[in-house]
Amino acid sequence: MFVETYETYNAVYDKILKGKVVVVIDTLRATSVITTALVNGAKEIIPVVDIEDAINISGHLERDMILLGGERNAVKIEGFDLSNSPLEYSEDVVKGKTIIITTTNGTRALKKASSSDDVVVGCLLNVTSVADYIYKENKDVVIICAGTEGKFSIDDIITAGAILDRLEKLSPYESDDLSKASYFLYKSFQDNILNIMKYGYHLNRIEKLGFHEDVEFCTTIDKFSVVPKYVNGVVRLI
Ligand SMILES: O=C(O)[C@H](CS(=O)(=O)O)OP(=O)(O)O
Ligand SMILES: [Mg+2]
Repeated sequence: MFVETYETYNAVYDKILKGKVVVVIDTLRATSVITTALVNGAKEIIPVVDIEDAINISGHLERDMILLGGERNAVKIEGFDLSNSPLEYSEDVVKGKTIIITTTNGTRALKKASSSDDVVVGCLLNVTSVADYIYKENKDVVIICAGTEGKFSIDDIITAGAILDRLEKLSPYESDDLSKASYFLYKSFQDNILNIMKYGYHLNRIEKLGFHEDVEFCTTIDKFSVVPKYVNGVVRLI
């Protein structure tokens, strides 16, 4: 098994992904939102890149059965039902609903991954379940970090390292340098990952906007034991 990690989706192209397990990570906050919504009973999540696409898709579905979610500049989009805060995606809100979501980084990373037929959603909330899934699939792995505004983001790399820490306990694997760097960064801070994450641009941005509770939630390790899988443009639990 060989693991490659990409700091953003920009350097990823289709040929890299063919036949691999692809893990898309956007810890702050899109993949944490998607995972939480599905745990809380959402029927499915449709990630889209553009606001217009989200509105168009919603027009083809029964309005009562859908929610529009996401952000631009980290805040709720005008006319949408939900922002990009996982805390809004509670059971009473999302149960049985199809959620169409568009975010700045995470939904773009998912779209980029879609040339693989084996794409799962990772975040700190489900690192052990994702590692178990990778182990069982027993294929080469590509980890795509969403990054923030096209650049490396510590929150995503720490999550990649946490997944690789669990994977190492299940199976030997080879890896590229960014996978190794993410692993060692995670190992150095595993007792308190916020000791490194607090230096991250994106975490500080979210904190300054008043989303401290989101940060606390999204940095909880293994809160959930689920693997959301992205198939034919839709994310559901497996
Ligand atoms: O809301 C977020 O956490 C970010 C938005 S931004 O990069 O801070 O503008 O979106 P995401 O796609 O979840 O990284
Ligand atoms: Mg992000």
